[in-house]
Amino acid sequence: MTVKVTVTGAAGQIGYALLFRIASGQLLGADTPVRLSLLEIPQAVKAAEGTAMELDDCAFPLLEGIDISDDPARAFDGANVALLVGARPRTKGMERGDLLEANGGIFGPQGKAINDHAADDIRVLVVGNPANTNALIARSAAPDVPAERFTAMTRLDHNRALSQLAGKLRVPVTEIRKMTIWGNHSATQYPDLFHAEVGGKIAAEQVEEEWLRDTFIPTVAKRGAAIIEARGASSAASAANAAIDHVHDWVLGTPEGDWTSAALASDGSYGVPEGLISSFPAVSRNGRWEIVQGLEIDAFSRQRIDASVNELVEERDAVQALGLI
Ligand SMILES: NC(=O)C1=CN([C@@H]2O[C@H](COP(=O)(O)OP(=O)(O)OC[C@H]3O[C@@H](n4cnc5c(N)ncnc54)[C@H](O)[C@@H]3O)[C@@H](O)[C@H]2O)C=CC1
Ligand SMILES: O=C([O-])CC(=O)C(=O)O
Repeated sequence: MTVKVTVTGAAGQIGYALLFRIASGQLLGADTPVRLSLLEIPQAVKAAEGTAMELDDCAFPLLEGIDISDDPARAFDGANVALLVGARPRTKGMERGDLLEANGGIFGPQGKAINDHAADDIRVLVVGNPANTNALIARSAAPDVPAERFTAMTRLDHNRALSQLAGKLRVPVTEIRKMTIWGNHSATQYPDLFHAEVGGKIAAEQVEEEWLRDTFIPTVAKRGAAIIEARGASSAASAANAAIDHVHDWVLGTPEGDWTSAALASDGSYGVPEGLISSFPAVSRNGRWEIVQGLEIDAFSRQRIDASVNELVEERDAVQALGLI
């Protein structure tokens, strides 16, 4: 059956890196035809049309059609997968509250359109920043959609952590299992090496404590800023790659004996307040994310998880005060 995938911010840089991979079958597998629905703001519809022309020019066997719209109700109509990429970036002089409010104006109406028009099996991944809180806003505008269907992306952070650790230990990334990013997709996130395994042994025991604390954690947490500094633009192809990984694993399942990281609605696990969209170790079984249970959290990790979760609580309280949730 054809799967309808709606991508917002389709004319942006992540959109450009994402759409061709979806159309080629990398999101849902080589047996699943897709129909793309591109949502943009009116000024960027023409650019989205240009991207659609290029998609046509690839003659992808799995691509059944492309719709382009500036109307969320149309763009999400019958959507099975929604990748919410378009967001209001933070600009000079903008306070955090202004940013949350501007994004509330985007993710509230999109959540409502998903509620009213998407297919019953809709799965939502929020990429646009601040991703966790934007996902919270969209979810609260969609009371008829199960809360578990709204997720936010920390898979890029997860992949960054894999790569940094592999480089340090000079092992292929395939040697690493059970990496976890906890908390917010922000500089407070906590990449956890106390449960990660390399060659079957705990990663934290294979690296120096100083490296873990003073190099690994800040490098992963601040990698987005380092890319902006080097490239003059934020991560795009790697963000698109992570979005593909997240949805692919959600729909098709995570490999046995491993887990990944995804920002999911908390059920209270690990002391994260219920309902917050926070990153956890997660597996997907039968098309549903499950938070990995029963991990022991030591004082070092507890402090860092709490710091990131507290930031999420502050963001939630701020959008609540603005009447956005
Ligand atoms: N969660 C993560 O790991 C990452 C998140 N990001 C975030 O992803 C977002 C997109 O990044 P880029 O593609 O580089 O930005 P971009 O600025 O190149 O593209 C954003 C696009 O969204 C569109 N847009 C704005 N408001 C919209 C609306 N209401 N409806 C539909 N489209 C709308 C714009 O017209 C633009 O074409 C940013 O918020 C960025 O911070 C980026 C990298 C990683
Ligand atoms: O700050 C940004 O826009 C980019 C970002 O989220 C990341 O690269 O992790």
